[in-house]
This record gives sequence, C-alpha cells and structure tokens, in this order.
Amino acid sequence: MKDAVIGVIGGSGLYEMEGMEDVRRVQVETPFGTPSDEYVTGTLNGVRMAFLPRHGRGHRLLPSEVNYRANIYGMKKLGVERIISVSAVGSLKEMIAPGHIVIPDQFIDRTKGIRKDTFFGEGIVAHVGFADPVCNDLSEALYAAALKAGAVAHKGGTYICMEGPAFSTRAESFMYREREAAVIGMTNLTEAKLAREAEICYGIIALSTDYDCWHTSHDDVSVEAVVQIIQQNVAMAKEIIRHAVAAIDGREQSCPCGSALQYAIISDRSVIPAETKQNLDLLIGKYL
Ligand SMILES: CSC[C@H]1O[C@H](OP(=O)(O)O)[C@H](O)[C@@H]1O
Ligand SMILES: Nc1ncnc2[nH]cnc12
Repeated sequence: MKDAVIGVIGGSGLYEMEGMEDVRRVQVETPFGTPSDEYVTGTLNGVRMAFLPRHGRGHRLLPSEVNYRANIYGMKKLGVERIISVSAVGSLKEMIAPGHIVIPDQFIDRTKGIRKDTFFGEGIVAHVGFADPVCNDLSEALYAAALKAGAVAHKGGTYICMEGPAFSTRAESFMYREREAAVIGMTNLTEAKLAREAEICYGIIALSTDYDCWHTSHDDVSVEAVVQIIQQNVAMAKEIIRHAVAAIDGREQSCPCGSALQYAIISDRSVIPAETKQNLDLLIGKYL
C-alpha cells in the first residue's frame, strides 16, 4: 500500500500539519540527494497524506538552496499522486489584498539557473509539455476548498518566480505589474516543473502577504510583515487543505498530468546509461 496519495508542501510559516493521525516521521533518500526534512506521513480525515516543510523545520534553506528534485522524488517514492503547495506570495494587483488566497495557473520564470529544475540530463533528454503548468482539476478543487473555508479567493493568475533571496527592486515590481502578473514568490515554478516530470498533479494555495514594493499607500514588503500575515492566516490555510483533501480523496486522475512523460523522452533507449536508467526508474521505468 502507498504511504500517501496526497502530498502537502508547506512554505514560509507552515512547518507542520496539525490534525493528522497515525503520524510517522519518514526519512527518504533519493538518487538526487536529501529532501528538505523528514516527511510526516499519516491520515487527514482518513486520507493518506505526506507533509514536507519546503525550507525545513526552523526555516533553514534559502529558496535557491532547497533540493526541489529530492523533495518531489521523495513524494513520488511515498506514492503521492497530487501535491498541494502552500506558499506566501507578494501581491502585484490592488484587488489581491494581504490575507487573500490566490490559486495561480501560470508562471513567469525569473530564476537564474542556480537550481536544478529537471530530473533529466546525464544521457537522457526529455521535454514535457508545460503550457498549462498546474493541474486544472486540482486547482478547481483548491479554489472550491478556499471558498468553503471562508477565504477571499482569486482563481487563476500568473506567479512570477524570482530567485531571491532579496526581494524585488521597485523597477522590477512595476515591470511585473505591466505584464499583468498576479503574485510573486521564489519557489513554486521549480516545484511545478519537477512535479510535471514526475507525473504528479501540482496545485497551489498562495497566501497574499504583502503588496511587494509597488503600492504607494502600503509599506514595502518585509519578512516581519509577511510573518505577521501568515500567522493570522495559517489556520485558514490548514482549513483549506482539509476541505481540499476531503474533496479530492478517491477521485481518479482524469487530467493529463499522469501521462506527461508518455511522448516526452526523445533519447534512443539504447543510448541511455544504465546508471541514469536506474536513478530514474521510478519515473520512467514504465516507458522503457
Ligand atoms: C518569508 S518571505 C519570502 C519567502 O516566502 C515565500 O516562501 P514559500 O514560497 O516557501 O512560501 C517566498 O517564495 C520566499 O521563499
Ligand atoms: N513580495 C514578495 N516577493 C517574493 N516572495 C514573497 N513571498 C511573500 N512576499 C513576497
């Protein structure tokens, strides 16, 4: 039996998931190194679930230092089919006030190539489709769950994924607004890419914590302000997860996420090195 079918990756301010039963802490090793922390597996309202704090307990890892490959591979190893990311974001739109929830459906990549954002390479080439980077079905469920939890929620919107760790300059913040992006953060695009390669559905509950630095009548973003808004809203984020998990449980994966690799691998099977095949067996074994 799978350890978990739903994975939750907790971002800034969400380092544990209360209310889980039959809890176990599981250390997972992967061919891509060590995940951010132990996974906490158990059940939430009877649904098998795994929780992982993205930056580690105590928030030890920079967005650029998180081993996203190990985190996603570890979820796959536990049996996870759907990942819910909970993240703090800056708002780039007036109507997305601090405390609101956004379910982003697009990304713009402003990372710097420091992070490993693919499982491929080392003798195997694959190109997954990423035009629709999050799972539509899961995102619908998250939006419905947010409304059910009483949140002010915005469906859809572009998430700018910057490298950090410093926040944006004002000129950058204005530029992102001109592109009509909705929110800004430092982590979710990398996870979404790897989840797609791992054929895991990925959806985001983004909590707006600030107006970045573009708003004339709000203070510029600071960690202090972000943490304050997260602390005020963490109970609501957990409530959204509870509703979403209950709604998703038992649903067949009827989206294309589960077969993302079917036509993606271009390398001739005979040239793929044995070690690469072995490292990727969990992800690509069924296609070789
Ligand atoms: C603490 S403010 C910046 C920090 O918060 C967000 O983290 P996460 O996406 O893990 O919730 C943002 O991406 C930065 O890492
Ligand atoms: N303004 C902002 N920029 C980047 N990441 C954030 N996380 C929360 N607020 C943010």
